[in-house]
Amino acid sequence: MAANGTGLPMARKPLAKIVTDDKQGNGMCHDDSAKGVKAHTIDELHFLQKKRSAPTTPLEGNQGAFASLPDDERRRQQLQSISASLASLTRGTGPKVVRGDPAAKSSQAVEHVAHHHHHHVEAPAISVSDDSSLKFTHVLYNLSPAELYEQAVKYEKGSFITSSGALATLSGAKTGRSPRDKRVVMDDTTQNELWWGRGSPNIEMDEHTFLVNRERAVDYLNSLDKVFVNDQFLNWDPQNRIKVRIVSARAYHSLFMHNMCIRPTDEELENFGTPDFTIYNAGQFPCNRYTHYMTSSTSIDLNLARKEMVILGTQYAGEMKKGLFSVMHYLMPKRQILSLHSGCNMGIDGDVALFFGLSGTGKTTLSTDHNRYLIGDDEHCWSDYGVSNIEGGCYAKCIDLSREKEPDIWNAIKFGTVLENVVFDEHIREVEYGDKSVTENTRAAYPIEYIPNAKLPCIGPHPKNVILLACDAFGVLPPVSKLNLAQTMYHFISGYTALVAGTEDGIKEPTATFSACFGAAFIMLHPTKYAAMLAEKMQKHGATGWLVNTGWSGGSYGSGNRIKLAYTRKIIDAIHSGSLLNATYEKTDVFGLEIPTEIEGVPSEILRPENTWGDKKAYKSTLLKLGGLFKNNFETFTNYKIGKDTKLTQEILAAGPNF
Ligand SMILES: Nc1ncnc2c1ncn2[C@@H]1O[C@H](COP(=O)(O)OP(=O)(O)OP(=O)(O)O)[C@@H](O)[C@H]1O
Ligand SMILES: O=C([O-])CC(=O)C(=O)O
Ligand SMILES: [Ca+2]
Ligand SMILES: [Mn+2]
Repeated sequence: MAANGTGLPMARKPLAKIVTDDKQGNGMCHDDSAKGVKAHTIDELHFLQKKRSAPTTPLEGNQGAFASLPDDERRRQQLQSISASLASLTRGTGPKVVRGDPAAKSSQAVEHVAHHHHHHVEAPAISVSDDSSLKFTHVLYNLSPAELYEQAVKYEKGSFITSSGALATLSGAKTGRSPRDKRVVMDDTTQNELWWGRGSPNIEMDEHTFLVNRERAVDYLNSLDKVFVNDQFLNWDPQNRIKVRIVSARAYHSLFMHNMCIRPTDEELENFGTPDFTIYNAGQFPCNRYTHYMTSSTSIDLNLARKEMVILGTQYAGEMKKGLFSVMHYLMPKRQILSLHSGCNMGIDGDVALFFGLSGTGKTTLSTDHNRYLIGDDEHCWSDYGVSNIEGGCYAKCIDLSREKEPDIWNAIKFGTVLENVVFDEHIREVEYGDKSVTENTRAAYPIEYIPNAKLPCIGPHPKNVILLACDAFGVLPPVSKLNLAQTMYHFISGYTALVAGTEDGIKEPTATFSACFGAAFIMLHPTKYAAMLAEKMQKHGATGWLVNTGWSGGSYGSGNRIKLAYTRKIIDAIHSGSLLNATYEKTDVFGLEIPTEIEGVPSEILRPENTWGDKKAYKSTLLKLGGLFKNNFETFTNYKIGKDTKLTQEILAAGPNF
């Protein structure tokens, strides 16, 4: 540091003062001209504008790889670690990385002065014939949202600040995940451990091909002037926290992960050390379609042994979030911890509810409840000690978002929030949430503390209620039914929802989707492994299962209507309060579901779907059709044992539709 404490060199005198009339004598004005700005140039003045942040806690006594190191040494090691992350495996050594924005020439110069030496990592002597060793890659390390905004607005087309302060971005050609382009490296270990084959999300690739794609991604990233690096955490359970590093080329990706992963404190960052898992996101760059196993220009590759993931050919940020979720689905069950594609919240009395469901069924909407503490909206772990959120943020669908119906989500869309693929007014920058011009899958990613009643840290006791959400576009499932354990398992393994095919060319038939464990795209082991763990935990902790239809009523899509969100919320309220547990129930045909006859705030006639259909014959045939689809889907599971005792397996097989 320079001796004047500003970090500026002291050599030159401040700018000469412009002398005006001396008014000191008349007592009219106090003298505020005495202290001139300590700057000689406009660059120096701008430098003064930015206060340097120093570590807030002393380093002594800390554990971890970077403990008790002088500042310079710690930074050097950190850059070395990033350089190693970006190493080409054939050349064996990482690129020369330097911290800071290549565009901020003055701040770079200042940084050198402030630290008395260059703190880039000198790569071990490589022959100069290697061009990549002649170039520096600038690293933008854990930038703040404000800095990322500036990067995005300056360099990324389609980035705009909206009227509420959120950053609107475009994810490019892909506006959703590409599960068919996901590959998992099959080696001796994973061949035995993972679920492969029909129905599995794990499409194999070999180690060599992974390395080809890794090299492609790393070379692309190293060819850039700058890359973003996020070092963050997953899982609020301190015993099972995972350190992740995300190397990406876009400020959008860095801000998205800043919001979605758990943000380390300055102290935690100082002691970060080596990551447990690294993502290389080279999404703007395609994979080579002549590479073995590639079927498109997009490839999302997971290598569990190397603890790495490579993204090529898609900029959709959800790939990173859900890629890491897959990793958790592998790591956690090894520790007897169940990973869940569910939302989670807690009442003031400490009653916890889980909300399972496929995309668009209401996990985020219903777990974000003004009367309850939000633990998380999408990814959780259930251990022997209770539940913990895996993430540090929420990822809400915002198509047709309204302030009245979803006030907490609406208010979370402010400075720091990433808004993907929304349409806004060119001048005022007000977002038009109803506009589907770019995609229907418009999204907002915000830190969980943007929800006023977020439960921090995001952990809670064992769940009391397990709510399975299905958006039934056939309109035959009851708005709510109480499930016994076998039924809960049956519906958990089935993982049903129904989407509506497409709205452009008039009304289309709903299509049933079955996705085991309500997240087949993310699980790594056979679904029965997770199901057995869920059954055991629910039994042990006395949790009640529920099936809630957040979809259609009074007919299928096209003739009926989607159940009003206000009614679904009343149903959920009655589950939380315990009042629904003691209601009067009747049993339905075909699915054998227990349905309540009355719920406060909900018209009783809608509780029995049959009542709401004008055409009873159509109702019956649609019900049977859906029952058939369930049966058909479950056939794949009939040869598997669930849990230790065969009794449960038999009960689960019998808990499906009967006709
Ligand atoms: N009765 C209802 N219950 C729940 N959601 C409803 C209902 N009616 C309409 N919706 C709308 O359905 C959507 C539910 O989406 P939500 O973001 O909660 O899905 P999700 O389960 O979190 O999916 P993902 O895993 O993709 O994030 C919201 O846009 C919500 O406004
Ligand atoms: O991962 C995504 O893109 C969004 C999401 O939450 C899901 O699909 O379950
Ligand atoms: Ca969600
Ligand atoms: Mn999800």
